[in-house]
Amino acid sequence: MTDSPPSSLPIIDISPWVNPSSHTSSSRLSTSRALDSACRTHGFFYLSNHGLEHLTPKILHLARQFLTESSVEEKEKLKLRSAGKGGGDGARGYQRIGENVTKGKSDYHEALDLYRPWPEPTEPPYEPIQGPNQWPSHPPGFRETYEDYIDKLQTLGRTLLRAMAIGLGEPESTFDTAVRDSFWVLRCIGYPPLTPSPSPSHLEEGVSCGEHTDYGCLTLLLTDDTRGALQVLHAPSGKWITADPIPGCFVVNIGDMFNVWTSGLYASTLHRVIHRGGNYRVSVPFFFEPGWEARVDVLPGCVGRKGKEGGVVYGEHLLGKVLGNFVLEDGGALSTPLCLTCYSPEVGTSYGILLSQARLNVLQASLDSFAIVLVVSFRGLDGGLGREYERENERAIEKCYRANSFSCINRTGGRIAIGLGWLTLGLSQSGTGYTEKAIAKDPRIAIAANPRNIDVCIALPYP
Ligand SMILES: O=C(O)CCC(=O)C(=O)O
Ligand SMILES: [Fe+2]
Repeated sequence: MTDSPPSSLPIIDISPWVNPSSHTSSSRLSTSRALDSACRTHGFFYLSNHGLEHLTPKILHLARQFLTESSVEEKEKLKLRSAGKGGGDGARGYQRIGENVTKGKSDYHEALDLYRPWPEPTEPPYEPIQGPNQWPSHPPGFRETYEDYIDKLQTLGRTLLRAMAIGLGEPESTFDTAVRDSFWVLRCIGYPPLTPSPSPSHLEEGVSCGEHTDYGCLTLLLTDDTRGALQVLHAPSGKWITADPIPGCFVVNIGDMFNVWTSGLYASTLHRVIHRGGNYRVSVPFFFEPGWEARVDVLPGCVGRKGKEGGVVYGEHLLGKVLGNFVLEDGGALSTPLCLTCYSPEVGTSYGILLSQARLNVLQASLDSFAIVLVVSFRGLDGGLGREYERENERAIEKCYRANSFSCINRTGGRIAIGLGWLTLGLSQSGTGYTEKAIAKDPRIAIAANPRNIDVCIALPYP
């Protein structure tokens, strides 16, 4: 294999799988092999002849109409709000430019996020992600057209996964159960050009969408014809490849769940958007994901590989990611759902911890792929004691940050435990054992658990 980046990503014709009756089984096998090769080397490919070409121009047009023709008031009615606040669920709805955050930095785009409807009826105040979708009333027909498109995308996603299962040497139905009730996400994204205003440094520093991997299974990305915006990292050379749109094709990439299924054989690839052109770019990614309750574990054929991912329950994985995605005017999706109560053996009492958003940004910016959310309120405490801890933590983190003494003692995917010198701070999904390992390493750690199945531990500095 060469280390120089390819000039473009492979184009894969999926028609043998979409229309099996007019193709041979050997053409289906070649498609599966091409998918396998693309997923091993790039994690990205173009998908052609998928059968939805007649719908995509309308989908893009409606997204553009919503984003560019709706008044500020109309968009505000659909606003994404923190879970538990004003009918919000911390995930669904419209986000203004800058409210979406990747690794602690604001993205220069606006978006409307839709999710699979929550399977049971829910009432406000909503748990995270469990509220209703915020469908726009303008343009007319938006909802019906999108619902039909989403249905068809799910069928295509299932077909593509069957083809990929064969490429992996697994039975065709391998992924069927995991995605039967796919907890899909669809975003309508609008990217104004990155321009030198409002601050002169923006041209150098701004990103339309910061580098990230996608969380789930498969992303089927539809974009307008803007070129030079979407970039995909070619890991061996460290160079970014531009993934320009090809008419009639989806850009497809694999998400983090494939890291788990294949134990790292199919790695989700970093990508980003930097749109410096003069136009307003529109994209509509569809994230075809496992079901909320689906357990994702390494496939039989990949057991024994030296991958680093343990199994996950998809809904928990998603929750951990989504809650860190927004900085909202109302206090942020960060603060409300993860209302942690921590316990300190030294103090012998429960206390809450608050890190300011600014401090989180510092933390996040200093650790690549720090998919974190730690944070919180002073539950059950009057301002006095709570504020004392807040100050204590801020001082501790500031000190560690200045001393540049972050050192990971354990990290995988979005789970992390970090040694900060004399302050130790960890976040992990419970049941993974990372917290326990962190504790074994540092007996000063106090453990906290919260109802969202995420635990956080913070060690107070010795007096
Ligand atoms: O707009 C694009 O081209 C890509 C957006 C993206 O990567 C995402 O929303 O995950
Ligand atoms: Fe993405």
